[in-house]
Amino acid sequence: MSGSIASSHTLPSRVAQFYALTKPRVVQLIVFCAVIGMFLAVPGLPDLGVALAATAGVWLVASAAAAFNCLVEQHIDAKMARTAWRPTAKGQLTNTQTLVFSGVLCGAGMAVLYALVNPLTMWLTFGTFVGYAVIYTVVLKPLTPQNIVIGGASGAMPPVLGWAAMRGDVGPEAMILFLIIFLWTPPHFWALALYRAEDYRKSGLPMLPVTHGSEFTRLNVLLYTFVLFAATLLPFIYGMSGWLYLGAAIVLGGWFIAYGWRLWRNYSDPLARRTFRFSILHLSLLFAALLIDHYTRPWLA
Ligand code: HEM
Ligand SMILES: CC(C)=CCC/C(C)=C/CC/C(C)=C/COP(=O)(O)OP(=O)(O)O
Repeated sequence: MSGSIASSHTLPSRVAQFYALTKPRVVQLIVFCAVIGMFLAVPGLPDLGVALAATAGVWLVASAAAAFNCLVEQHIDAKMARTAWRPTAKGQLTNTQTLVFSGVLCGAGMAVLYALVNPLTMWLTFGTFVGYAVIYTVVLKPLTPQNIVIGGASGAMPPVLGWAAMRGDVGPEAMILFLIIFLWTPPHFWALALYRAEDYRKSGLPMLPVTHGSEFTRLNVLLYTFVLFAATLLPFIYGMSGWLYLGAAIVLGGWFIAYGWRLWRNYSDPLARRTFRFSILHLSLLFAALLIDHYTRPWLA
């Protein structure tokens, strides 16, 4: 008995290992974007009970998808410095444990969405799970350097899920938010892949900096920051957001383009790391601006 207490498998460390599989920080931003989708879907405050259930449901299923990804990629993760610490890569959790954990989270999330939100949201969320855990992780990632562009479609779904939770449909406003995250994903990921290129070379995955080199990847990052800039103007052009949002989108978009430009002209690993970190700030602030604009617009109009 004392042996098991002294071992690394005590309860808190086990809980920490399972928690790590859910990629908590990525999933937090995913859930944040879903919540913004919920608030934007209705004029006043959304039904808080339904919003809470939808948040929990999306959180559970997204965490399940992340854990499933760790299960499938354990051997690849073990080869990369960034991911070698993961409990699945280190063999601290068995395949069965990880599969059951992912299955329970996914099942619980789907049940919450079905019972307390609506079947459409449940099916869209399940489709997103399959999109990331199977289509992106198993099929696309080892297949093509466009893996993260196509796979980005599942990462872009959260505002659509939030919208569907409140309205029971998928409106054009939700599709605009989808487009923004979809176009944000390539500069987000390729900035990281540039300074982690050695990791990806070792992993054998066909990521763009490995297959097409640094310069081509940097040009793509820059081009995507331009297209993303244009897409972030759509909420204003379509009339779903006002001047406050427009100001934030121009500042944040211009800032991202400036990072893309410097990265292209004057590459360094620390700059790529800063660009990656900025991508997260960019999306967080842009979605925060959508929310603030939504509630302050009646006063500012
Ligand atoms: C297919 C799409 C995506 C790919 C390939 C991707 C890839 C990555 C990778 C490789 C990391 C590094 C994690 C680490 O530091 O170990 C990361 C971090 C992160 N990603 Fe993404 N990402 C995608 C979509 C998203 C989406 C949709 C969001 C949020 C809406 C997001 C939010 C984040 C955040 C917040 C982090 C920082 C995590 C941390 O600081 O630990 N990502 N992403
Ligand atoms: C139901 C729902 C909303 C699901 C969301 C799906 C999801 C968790 C998307 C996030 C994307 C993500 C974690 C990418 C990491 O890339 P990677 O897996 O290539 O990174 P890695 O090298 O760190 O494993």
